[in-house]
Amino acid sequence: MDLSNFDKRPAHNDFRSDTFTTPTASMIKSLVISSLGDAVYNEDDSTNQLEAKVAKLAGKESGLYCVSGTLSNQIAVRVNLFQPPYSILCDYRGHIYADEAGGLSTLSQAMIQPIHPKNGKYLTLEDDIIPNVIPDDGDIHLAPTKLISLENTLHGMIFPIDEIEKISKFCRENEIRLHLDGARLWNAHVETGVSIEKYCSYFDSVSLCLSKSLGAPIGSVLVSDSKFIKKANHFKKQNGGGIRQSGILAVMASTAIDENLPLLKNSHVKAKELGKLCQDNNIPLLYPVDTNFVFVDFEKAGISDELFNKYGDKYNIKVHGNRISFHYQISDESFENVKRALLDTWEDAKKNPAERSNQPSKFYSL
Ligand SMILES: Cc1ncc(COP(=O)(O)O)c(C=O)c1O
Ligand SMILES: C[C@@H](O)[C@H](N)C(=O)O
Repeated sequence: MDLSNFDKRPAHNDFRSDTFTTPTASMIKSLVISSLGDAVYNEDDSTNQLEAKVAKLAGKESGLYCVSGTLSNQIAVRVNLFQPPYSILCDYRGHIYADEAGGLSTLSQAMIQPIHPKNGKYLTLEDDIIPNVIPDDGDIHLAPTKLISLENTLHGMIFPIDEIEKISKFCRENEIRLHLDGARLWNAHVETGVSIEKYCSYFDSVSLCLSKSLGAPIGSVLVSDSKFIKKANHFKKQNGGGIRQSGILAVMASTAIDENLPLLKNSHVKAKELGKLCQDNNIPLLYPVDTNFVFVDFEKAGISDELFNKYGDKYNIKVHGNRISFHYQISDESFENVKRALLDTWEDAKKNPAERSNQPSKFYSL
């Protein structure tokens, strides 16, 4: 059977997101060893093996395969919480708040405290959490903070582990649960050398995406203790997330972990090189380039989405908004083209700056 189609890399020029990575020929070949049990009955060996593999990597008792990071985040939040009224404290840019369609209010019936970190990069205990946490002191006007959710990486930025440690200690001392949206924790791990297990040790629950930088076609694994995962599976089923023969997806995800984790570093090297090019040409950036994302400050640069898209078309690359995403399937040719597109955009914007918009650049649209 000719599988060369699966190595054509349709995402070779796609800088919109690392979610555009496509399955490789070896992932497709892995299908032949997939089990075909009904995972709702917990009878699919390949799914169980993936869940155990990721749980082991995370140093947690159990894992739960979910069809998306959104589902794994939302059911994790719900399982961490018990009796409303309660609040969830998170970064205002956090995916669970900004990009999961209000699920925190519907599934978890929670008040949200979307915090703007004072340092502009990540939440700190002293500056952002202690001043904003709502105490559970019996005041019937309040919805006490019962969950803090962090994201690592967030917009490609690595959350410093010493700060995670402080926040985790505070949470444990104040009966507040701690969740990590670890959609790109793999990227933080590859960049810092800190193990997935060490990162996860500070959290009650962690959602690990397989479909972003790692390149699996579908899915995430939620990890925690066994009692938590048992309840999470209940909420997964309640929300239509029960999957039948998920083994075919699980084997591809397992192959992605084995084959692609070592490739993440190269996407960081490219992203950092583009970040350096921006600095050398005075193109303003919104955030430091720690891993695989370059966020250009379109507002300060006078760049419009339309202008960048125009040069993206000229150089045959796919871009959207001010986030330039790198992943292991980006080709060297496309890397050269994104540099040309950004430099041409910048030269154009300097001559004809876009009118200031009060709308932040959206780095995706459906
Ligand atoms: C940080 C982060 N968390 C969670 C998700 C949700 O993952 P999914 O798109 O699979 O629902 C995404 C986006 O894909 C993300 O970027
Ligand atoms: C847009 C968002 O949902 C997706 N996680 C991304 O980073 O591309």
